Amino acid sequence: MAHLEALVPEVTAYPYSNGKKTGSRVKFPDTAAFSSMNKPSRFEGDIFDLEITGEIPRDINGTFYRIQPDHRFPPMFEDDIHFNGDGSVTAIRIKDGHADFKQRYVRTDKFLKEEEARQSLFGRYRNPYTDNESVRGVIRTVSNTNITFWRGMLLASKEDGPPFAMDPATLETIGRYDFEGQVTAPTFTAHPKFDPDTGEMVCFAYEAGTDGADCDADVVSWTIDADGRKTEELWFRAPFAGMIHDCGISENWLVLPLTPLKMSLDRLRAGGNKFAWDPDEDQVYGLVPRRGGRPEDVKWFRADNGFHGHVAGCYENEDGHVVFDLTVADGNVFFWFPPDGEQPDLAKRSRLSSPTCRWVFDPLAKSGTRVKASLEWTTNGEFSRIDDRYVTKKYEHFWQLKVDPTRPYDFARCGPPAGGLFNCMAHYTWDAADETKTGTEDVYFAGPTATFQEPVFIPRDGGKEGEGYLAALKNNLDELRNDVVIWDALDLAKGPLATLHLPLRLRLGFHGNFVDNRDIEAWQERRAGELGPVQPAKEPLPWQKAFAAARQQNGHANGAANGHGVNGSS
Ligand SMILES: C=Cc1ccc(O)c(OC)c1
Ligand SMILES: [Fe+2]
Repeated sequence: MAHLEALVPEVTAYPYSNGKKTGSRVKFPDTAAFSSMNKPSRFEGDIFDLEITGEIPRDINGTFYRIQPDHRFPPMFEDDIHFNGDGSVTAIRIKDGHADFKQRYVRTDKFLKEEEARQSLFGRYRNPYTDNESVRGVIRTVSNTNITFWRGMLLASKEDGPPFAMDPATLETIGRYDFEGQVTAPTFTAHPKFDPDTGEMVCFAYEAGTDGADCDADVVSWTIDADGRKTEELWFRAPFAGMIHDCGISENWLVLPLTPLKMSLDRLRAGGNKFAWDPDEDQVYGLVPRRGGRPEDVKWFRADNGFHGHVAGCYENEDGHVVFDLTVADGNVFFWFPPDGEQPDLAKRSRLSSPTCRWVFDPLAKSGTRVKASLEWTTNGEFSRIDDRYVTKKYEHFWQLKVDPTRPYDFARCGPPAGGLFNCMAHYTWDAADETKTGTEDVYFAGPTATFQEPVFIPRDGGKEGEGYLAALKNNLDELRNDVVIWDALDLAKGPLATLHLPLRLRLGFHGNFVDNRDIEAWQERRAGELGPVQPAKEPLPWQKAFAAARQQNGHANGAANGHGVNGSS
């Protein structure tokens, strides 16, 4: 007897034709972006009391939050990228040696529209010109890059749109957050920084001028004080319209690394990539005054081409110069955004090296001054983290995922390591007495069938810098299953103190943060009392209002000033 599938060919047909999704059938592309550790997971749920090997230290009482992209529906385009997946948040709540797991999607405006339609309506990464006509004017961010704790709520964020607030206990989405109407730019960084002395949030947005898709160079920085009031807002122009992903703060400065991944409105309108790598452009560092700055006070320091990774520490030294440490790769890490006219080159990307570079900026120097890294820790890694109590301060310790190709890797069992061969967790120091010297390396190898994701630092009460624990997801590539590993942060080589076993596979995620349960509980009380519940945004963003008004005027006919014409799809 013939199989049902043979009788109904559309059930077996590959769901993409000419690279575009056909029909609403839920079937994902057969591409590397949706394979191995990055097969769609789409899991939401809870696991009470995880299985544990070893022992979770009893003084850990808090929640490890992290976020991953995880396409809710098959993408509109077969060649879609991991970075375009819907944000999905994991919470690992740890107390009294036990751990519970919770996983929920961020209910963004995009998520809700697509859920209603039971299919994807939004097209390529940060390209509204590829969206379905029915969702023009809808905020299209997937909020998939970072999950931070702010005034009793979680903020899920991606740099192409506003943040979404979530409840830290239930992971329910509260709604889009605009800081009670104080922050209404179309975009917002995924890397806000928190000043441990003042309690301020220092944050910024790029491509911030109009609708968040104009490919222009407008940048804005803000400070929100510990009581939630916006105290600083400074608008200025970057030297070119490139990516500004992470940042650093010292006591008086915000440092913005501007990466030569360039936006182009023409390319976007033609349905192409948001970014293209420019191998002939400088890497640039913006020095922005944290208090009372004017646009003309912002200074840009230039260095030879390079690709910025994430920031370790940032502080002012005795000379009042700003020390800024981050990984910088010697080529295009985002190989899926090649230079105009070139094809993605994964082999080239695999040969890049990525040391941790120390830059020292003199705030009195002229804008445009050329600089070189003053020191390099010859690490080869990414996703640096520090003891967050040392944000703005001189620090000694950082942790980072390390790529060590000299270690054994079981290719037969694991295939290519999705996301990169981050097969070691590493702990580095800078020389405590001499800012121009590196210190020590302490490494833990995951074994030949595993890689790690970004770590978080868990401070010990009253401890000195670095005293506490480090936690990270481990990707078991042979089993396609994740664990959570906890180490003594100052002795990784000793091996895990505890391994928490998840019975399932998550996806490769980006950033996470550890939040003390005492903070969560204290804010829950304030939110139930004097402060009242978190207020989601009450009004559309200014660009959405302008879009709606223009559409009204044009009798719904075509795209308008701040809106988007439709080029690809309907
Ligand atoms: C890791 C950097 C990075 C930069 C831009 C993104 O949209 C992103 O999404 C997950 C990640
Ligand atoms: Fe990041």
